[in-house]
Amino acid sequence: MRYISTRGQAPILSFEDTMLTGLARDGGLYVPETIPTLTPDQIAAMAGQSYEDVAYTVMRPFIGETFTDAQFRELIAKAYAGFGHAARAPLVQLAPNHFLLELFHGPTLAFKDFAMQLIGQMFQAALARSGNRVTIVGATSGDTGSAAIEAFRGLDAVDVFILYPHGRVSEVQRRQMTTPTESNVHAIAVDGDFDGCQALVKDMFNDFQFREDVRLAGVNSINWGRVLAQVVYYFTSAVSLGAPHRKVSFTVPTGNFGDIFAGYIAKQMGLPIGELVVATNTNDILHRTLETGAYTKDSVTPTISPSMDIQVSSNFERALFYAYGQDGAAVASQMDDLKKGGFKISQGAIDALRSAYASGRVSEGDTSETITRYLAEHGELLCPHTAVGANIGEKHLGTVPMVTLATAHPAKFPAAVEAATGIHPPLPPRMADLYDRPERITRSKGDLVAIQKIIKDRITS
Ligand SMILES: Cc1ncc(COP(=O)(O)O)c(C=O)c1O
Ligand SMILES: N[C@@H](CCOP(=O)(O)O)C(=O)O
Repeated sequence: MRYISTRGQAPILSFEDTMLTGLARDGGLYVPETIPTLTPDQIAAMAGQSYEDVAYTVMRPFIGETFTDAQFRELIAKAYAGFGHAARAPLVQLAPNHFLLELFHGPTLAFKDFAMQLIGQMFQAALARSGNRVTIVGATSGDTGSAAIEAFRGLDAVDVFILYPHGRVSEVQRRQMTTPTESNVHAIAVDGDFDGCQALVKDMFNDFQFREDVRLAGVNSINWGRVLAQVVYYFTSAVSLGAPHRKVSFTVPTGNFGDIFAGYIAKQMGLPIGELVVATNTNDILHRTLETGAYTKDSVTPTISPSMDIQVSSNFERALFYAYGQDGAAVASQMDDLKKGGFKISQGAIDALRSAYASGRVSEGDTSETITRYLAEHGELLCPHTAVGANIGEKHLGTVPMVTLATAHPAKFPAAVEAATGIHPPLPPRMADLYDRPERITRSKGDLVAIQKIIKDRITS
């Protein structure tokens, strides 16, 4: 399996190099040269299998020679052993045709753990084999950072630096990043918003000297391995609802477009998905783009679903690549226009996007009302991101079962949940002392050179 850049000008890489490289050298994102497919019989055989067995079948065709079959099975087993639910991603029925896919039973209580725990294992195995070390730099609006720090804390071959927008993540998210004591993990609070943090990370990848000097690697959904691991739960949930013999639709609370893009890949692999619905909060650039055909950057507004407070949605580039018939030059030109504020999508490409994705936007008031209503009507306490998804998901209910992705545990966002329900959702007992642990934070104004210096000064060479 070979990987190519969405901008068409970067070296073609193996899975291992793609995983360790992060951003392509032309600024694009890596995607597989061809998307492998599974037959209806292979999908039907997943019924009743463990999450780990399905994960192996779904991901094996993408990893090439990077790991032997036995090694890959072992890495998958280790990745999910610490999850707090035997099913890993259980489905809960809300209404006759509406289901919640609970993706928050991992160590940091958000869907990011599904990919990050596996990536942690894969990095460790690949680096142990080569004897190399890497420096991971990531941007987060709260959940990627905590999942990355959890997955890589204490590892010898890796230093991790996570940039988060100061004052714009929940207290639980911040403490998950700032309280680990291992000296190889560093949380940097940056003035500004998530888009600024993500731009800094991409700037570091585009600074080739710095990139070589620190052996830069990325674990944002820039990294194909992240997207790949998220494809798996589309299969486990759809199969338990009758796929491949019937279609299943998904509504996905969306920000950086990684999770919903994983659903698109599942569909290309042969999973019979009806609708893939993008659910946004008031930072609704993706919804507006699908409606108008123009991607016009706006400023980021803080909301009660902070992890989705994003306007420059990284993986939308991957969606564009497929919408433009894998034309890297067309994508590169649109990304150049984005630097000037936005771009207009061609008629053919917007038609392709609209046939792949539906969308909707939820106001702050409606997000809160959805949390209140789901507790009253369904006995379910939703995190605000999941509430955005559930609100849009119920508008797309029909004859095809709808699965709304529950992307985080309500206890990560206690203030919003308490305001909507009067209930303060407790953290699991293993995190009960989170508020008592000392924090370790580096503050930064968001100056690229200054952050690069912090990283160079702190890495283990
Ligand atoms: C809880 C939660 N829900 C939804 C999202 C949006 O996911 P994506 O960025 O893959 O679109 C995020 C951030 O990634 C998140 O942390
Ligand atoms: N919502 C994310 C933003 C980063 O997204 P990623 O999937 O590209 O890592 C977060 O919680 O940090």
